[in-house]
Amino acid sequence: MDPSKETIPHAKKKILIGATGSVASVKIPIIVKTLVEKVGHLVEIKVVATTAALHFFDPKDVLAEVLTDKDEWSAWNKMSDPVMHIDLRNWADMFIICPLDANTLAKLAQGLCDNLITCILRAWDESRPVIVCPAMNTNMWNHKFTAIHLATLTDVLNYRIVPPISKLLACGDLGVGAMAEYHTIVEEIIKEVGVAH
Ligand SMILES: CC(C)(CO)[C@@H](O)C(=O)NCCC(=O)N/C=C\S
Repeated sequence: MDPSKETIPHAKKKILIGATGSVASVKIPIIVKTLVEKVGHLVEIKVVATTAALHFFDPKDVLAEVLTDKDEWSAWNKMSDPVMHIDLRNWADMFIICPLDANTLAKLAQGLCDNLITCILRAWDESRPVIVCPAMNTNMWNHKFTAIHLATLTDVLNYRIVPPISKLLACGDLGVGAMAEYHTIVEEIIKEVGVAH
């Protein structure tokens, strides 16, 4: 067999999906399900959720491992134990936070790291892509800090933003703040990891 003709299987792309405390986290199960359906054979997926995000979906409904702040603390008890946020930072080829709530946006813009998601990003390898999908009430979206914090994420940290859309929001308001549609998010992930589907 001519060695140059051997098709060495590409290593699976490792996708980390972050969920934070916006009601848009209800979309996590469908985002993962759609991703698995489209490119499941080409990727590995892990979900990291803040405690607040778990208010909006049940990890049992997600077709991937879901890691929480509780998991980080229970994984470390003595010096030789793994440090989950560092292991995940080393594992992932890309990180998408969908939804990015206003609280986590502010933390990331200021370098705060008080949970699994913010610690992963505080230790992140800048050569690997980060995409954020903000989702919040329109009044929060229009608050002066939102633009300032987003500018920090793009200009300083080189994150990519998938902007929110105008839709009926969880509180009955109609306006900008709804997370981008789940199929848009899935296509952004597939484009980023460069897997054909
Ligand atoms: C929840 C979902 C995905 C339903 O289509 C959509 O409304 C959305 O992304 N909302 C996020 C913003 C929001 O609602 N905030 C909470 C109080 S207004």
